[in-house]
Amino acid sequence: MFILVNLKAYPCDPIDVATAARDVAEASGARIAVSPQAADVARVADTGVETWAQHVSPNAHGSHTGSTLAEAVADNGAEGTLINHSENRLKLADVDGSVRAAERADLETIVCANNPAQVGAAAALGPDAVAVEPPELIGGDVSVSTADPGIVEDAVAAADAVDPAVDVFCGAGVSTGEDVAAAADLGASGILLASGVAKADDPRAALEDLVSGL
Ligand SMILES: O=C(CO)COP(=O)(O)O
Repeated sequence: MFILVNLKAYPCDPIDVATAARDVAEASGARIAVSPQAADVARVADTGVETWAQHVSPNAHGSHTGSTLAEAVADNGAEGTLINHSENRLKLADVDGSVRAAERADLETIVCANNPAQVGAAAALGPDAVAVEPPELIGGDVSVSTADPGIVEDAVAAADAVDPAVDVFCGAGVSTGEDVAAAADLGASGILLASGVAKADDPRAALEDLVSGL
């Protein structure tokens, strides 16, 4: 199971979380990555933790003020990028363009989706993985793997029907090792989570609990 911690725009210390994630990954052997604000990619990557961008724009180099260039985040240490999110909704053509931009920059890709139908559409674009995150459960206390296990199973089936090479992650409300284990049992290859770590009083303890389910 791959555990990707999306820091969103939460007011946590990205270096504190990155250092804890690096240490817990090393101690446990689990794959853990941190996805900070674009401005923090370089200093988070400097900690040695696997670092992902939260978004890359579809465009290449050129006259594109305000864009987040895939090549720029890669040059600053990102190994992958999220694309699309319930909180940053893109048009399908832009999701496609961002996946292509990430490929050009050798970034791994996870496209987020709200439901299994969107998972199927996203899988058709050929990312490395898709993640199903029901919007109503994001930021809540109940894990998607407990509150709506069927949506995870349906997402796995939807991606498999389109392209079996595309991994399926799930997220929303995940905060414990039990949640991670339940997601694995439903067929997920990884977890996306945010508040369970970024808003925790002790992010290191939260990460240690998450990997205890592996
Ligand atoms: O949106 C998410 C990750 O991208 C999930 O957020 P929470 O873990 O806070 O529910």
